Amino acid sequence: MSTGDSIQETTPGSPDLARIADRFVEARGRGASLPDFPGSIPADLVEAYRVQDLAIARWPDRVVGWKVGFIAAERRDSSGDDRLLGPIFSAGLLDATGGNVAFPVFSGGFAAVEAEYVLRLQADAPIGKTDWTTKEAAGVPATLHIGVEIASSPLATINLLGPRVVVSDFGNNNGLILGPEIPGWLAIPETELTCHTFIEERLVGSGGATTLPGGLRTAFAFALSRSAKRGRPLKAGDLIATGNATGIHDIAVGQSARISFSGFGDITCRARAARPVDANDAGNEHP
Ligand SMILES: C=C/C=C(\O)C(=O)O
Repeated sequence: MSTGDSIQETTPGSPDLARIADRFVEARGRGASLPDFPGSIPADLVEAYRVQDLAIARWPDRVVGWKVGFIAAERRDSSGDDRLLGPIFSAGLLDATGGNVAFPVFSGGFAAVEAEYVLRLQADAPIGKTDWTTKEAAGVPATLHIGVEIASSPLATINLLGPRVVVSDFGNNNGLILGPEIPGWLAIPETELTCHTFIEERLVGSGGATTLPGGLRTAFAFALSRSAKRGRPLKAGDLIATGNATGIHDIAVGQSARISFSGFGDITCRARAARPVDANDAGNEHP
């Protein structure tokens, strides 16, 4: 396995980008793993988002939201982005109601759960506005929910290889488990939004909304800005998973997780192996 530093990079406009998208989509469609990054790693995040856009166009489902992930300072490129986006598809949106939700992860690939605070837009973002401050984002009407990101990719080394690779494969996302709304969230200080993650009932991480650098609204501002710059302005109903609030917690097929949001409920879930997607069925991946 090569590392991100030693892999040859693509030149802008390289036809390799379409091939990378094809290989990830094909592996995801089979519920299979990939031994290596399928090609040369995109030269920057702009190219990586091109791969992601090509893959979204090939995937037989519609986008219902976006995961936001954090990019460590030493891994940023000339874009200066401190976060990244990955699509959440309709069939990957699972309802936490009833508990013990079975969620799909790629056996032999990467699999983790992340505690998430999830915004649901109540209005379209204005067309043409591509730069958002945290304060401006706070003015976009949205409800807040508890949730769990299913972080999974056919490529086991995705996070080690870095953000250009993460962006190339749907942001290392394979769905979102959506829990209940946090009523009146605008009046709740972010310091009071805390949570704990347990795998097999062992505590693996604690944190909350303030674990996210700049808090929930800074993650929201990034999602608004980057989506608009990509020509995908956010719309009413879109879900934004704002980023891991307790860490990125590896999980294996068959293991259970419980994410406890202090005062707002628990989400319990269990990892299962991803199954092949039926391209004729828009709902494709079913729990
Ligand atoms: C590379 C993925 C990172 C996240 O999912 C995160 O920071 O929440």
